[in-house]
Amino acid sequence: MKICYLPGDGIGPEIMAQALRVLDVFKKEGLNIELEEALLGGAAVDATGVPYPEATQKAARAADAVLLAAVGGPKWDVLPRPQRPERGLLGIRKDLNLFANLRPAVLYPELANASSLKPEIVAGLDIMIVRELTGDIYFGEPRGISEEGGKRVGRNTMIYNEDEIRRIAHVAFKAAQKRSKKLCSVDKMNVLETTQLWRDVVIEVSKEYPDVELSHMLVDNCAMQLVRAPKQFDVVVTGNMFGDILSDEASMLTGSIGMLPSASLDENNKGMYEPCHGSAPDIAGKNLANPLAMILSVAMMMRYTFANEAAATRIETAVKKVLAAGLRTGDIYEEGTQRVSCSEMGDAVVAAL
Ligand SMILES: NC(=O)C1=CN([C@@H]2O[C@H](COP(=O)(O)OP(=O)(O)OC[C@H]3O[C@@H](n4cnc5c(N)ncnc54)[C@H](O)[C@@H]3O)[C@@H](O)[C@H]2O)C=CC1
Ligand SMILES: CC(C)CC(=O)C(=O)O
Ligand SMILES: [Mg+2]
Repeated sequence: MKICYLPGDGIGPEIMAQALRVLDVFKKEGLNIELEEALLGGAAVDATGVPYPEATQKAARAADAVLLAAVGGPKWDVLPRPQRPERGLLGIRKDLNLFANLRPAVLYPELANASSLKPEIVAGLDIMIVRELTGDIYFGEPRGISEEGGKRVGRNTMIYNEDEIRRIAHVAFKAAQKRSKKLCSVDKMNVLETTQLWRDVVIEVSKEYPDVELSHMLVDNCAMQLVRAPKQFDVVVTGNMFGDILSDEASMLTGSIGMLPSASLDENNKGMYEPCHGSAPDIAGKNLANPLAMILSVAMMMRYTFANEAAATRIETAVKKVLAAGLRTGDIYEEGTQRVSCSEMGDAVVAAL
């Protein structure tokens, strides 16, 4: 298992350290794990002047899988756009063709009271958000801020071609086939042409999956339904920006954004694995971050890239055990549980493994 890992910025190095300890358990047991560290984001800008340096490109391309913690922070927000950490993240996603982003929002029963919703509304919650990751308004050209008619104009381009929509639709239909056979496609076809095409192509692809029940929902309604009755959803497929926003929203149904892992896959299940959250500058350097989304991303890596279901399940079971034992980082803390630091949570997961 050739793994390139990218600690990144903010809480990134703190949570990555816990993920590496989890990998070390498997390494000591004899799994052939080869690790290479590389720079991405602000850390890369500071060291090399660019957010996705050539050395990282080489390491990431050569690896079977990439583990990423998070990038970004206010320190770099003043830089010209091409030098910003987030451009490094978009760059590596595009470079590795990681068009399929799987974001599972699963409520661990122990966290029912930590959820933003009432326990009876979220009990048993298990949603898979399939987010297109290399297109849409985050990548579309032209983009930029320019001077037009004596005024500053900010511009981005929302664009999808049918091939991009078709391939993510196939990923979503296949995911639905393995789950409850229900797929909800989320768009804004009432006002956006890109998403009219999205809906048309998803309907075309649906003909190849007669066993999957396809429904459609406008994104504003979906944002509302997620907090009204989230269990109506099983697999949700949507574009890059809507998926970004809806997955952060869904994370709070599971207790915290610190609980949501993700897999970003290419056509061959080469993947980058990262928590859904960012670099959390407000708690960085304090050993307060929840490392479970990062650790659960390692489980997804075992499952999707290495087809090692046993290792994936073992990591998820270890996480369940520490939650059942009452350990909580600050973001999921409630009275009657034991508040622990990021590294103590890592200790507990390693012990449970
Ligand atoms: N994949 C990535 O690398 C991402 C990077 N970012 C970048 O991260 C920076 C901060 O962005 P924000 O909007 O503040 O989003 P954020 O996700 O970093 O933080 C939002 C809130 O959630 C909390 N939080 C996040 N992860 C947590 C964890 N593991 N444990 C406990 N609490 C956690 C933070 O403390 C903060 O209050 C920005 O520069 C942004 O561009 C944002 C999202 C994704
Ligand atoms: C640079 C952003 C698109 C990162 C982000 O918020 C995400 O992928 O969830
Ligand atoms: Mg996001």
